[in-house]
Amino acid sequence: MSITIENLNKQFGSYKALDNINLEVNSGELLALLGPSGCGKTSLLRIIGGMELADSGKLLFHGEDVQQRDARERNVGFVFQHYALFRHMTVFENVAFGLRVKPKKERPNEAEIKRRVHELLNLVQLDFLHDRYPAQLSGGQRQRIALARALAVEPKILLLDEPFGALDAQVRKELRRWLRRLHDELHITSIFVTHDQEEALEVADRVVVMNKGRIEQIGTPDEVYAAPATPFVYQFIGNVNLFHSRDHAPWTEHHGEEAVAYVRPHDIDISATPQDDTALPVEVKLVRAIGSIVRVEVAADGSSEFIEIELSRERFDAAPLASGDKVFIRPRQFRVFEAGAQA
Ligand SMILES: Nc1ncnc2c1ncn2[C@@H]1O[C@H](COP(=O)(O)OP(=O)(O)OP(=O)(O)O)[C@@H](O)[C@H]1O
Repeated sequence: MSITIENLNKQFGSYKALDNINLEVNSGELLALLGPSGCGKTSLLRIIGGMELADSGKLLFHGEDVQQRDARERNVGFVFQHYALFRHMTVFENVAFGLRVKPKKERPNEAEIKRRVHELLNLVQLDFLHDRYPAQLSGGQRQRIALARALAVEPKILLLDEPFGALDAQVRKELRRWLRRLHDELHITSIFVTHDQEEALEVADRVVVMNKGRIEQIGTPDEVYAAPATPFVYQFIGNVNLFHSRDHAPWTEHHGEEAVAYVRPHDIDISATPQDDTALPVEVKLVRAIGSIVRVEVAADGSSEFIEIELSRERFDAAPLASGDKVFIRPRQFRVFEAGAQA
């Protein structure tokens, strides 16, 4: 089921939570809505799910306008950050719930419910917990059950709002991979809200980066990381160094007085001698090895701003550096944004 959103707006009082959103979600894709707190991700998800109404704009499911349909009629499954499992029901009954409350003529018989629930519990690899209560599960297990419950009614669209937000880092990581594999099996059109860039890049087919109610960029994880469209995306996804033209960064030449060059830490070369006449003389301030990379912080003469550089361990070992070394740096890749474009 594809989703089309055209010129969608939503205002809360005088605050514009969604500002002219245009978005096409392809059938069967897993899309991440990524952005800082308050950028409008949840509002957009709630409008798609029918829990909130847009002020203006279009919302189509497979070409059909669904704005007049209530949440139930939209055939959408939800998973939220705070597991909304029923505490007094077993895992089995939680997953069966959506089937049992269907109108009589659509409701499967008891044998069919049993078959479907066990099939779903197997899918999320937790059938062995079917007679437990939510309080007897770990947070990660609860979220997998919440997903099984959302899938029970065979939704055409799955909406996940920070589903792993309340879990610790290790469990989060495992569940992300698990969700990706599950999606590859089921291919339900899914929208996943997160403020965690690593999560979005790892899980999604495409990422929608949002800021202040607007879409800054839509692209594959590779595109948004390697070719950020705006200063905001550069800074929100991954680390970046800013070189201001007023500080005489040679790479901003031919741009205005207020131009800024954006450079990723791993896109900077370090050398004992100037690489060419655009090389910047700097002093090494700090060297720190972190796993397979070495982080080197340098500063230009008379500047208190540190420039962060990442080298592979091999590269560092071939030409080791120490604090106090005078070296030259030059970006291999960068992008200049003009005055007024900054985030
Ligand atoms: N019902 C509401 N009434 C008034 N303001 C609201 C309402 N819902 C959301 N907002 C405001 O709209 C803006 C967008 O909120 P939204 O929840 O969509 O952001 P978000 O990106 O999901 O943030 P978070 O990650 O913190 O949940 C926020 O400034 C929020 O305070």
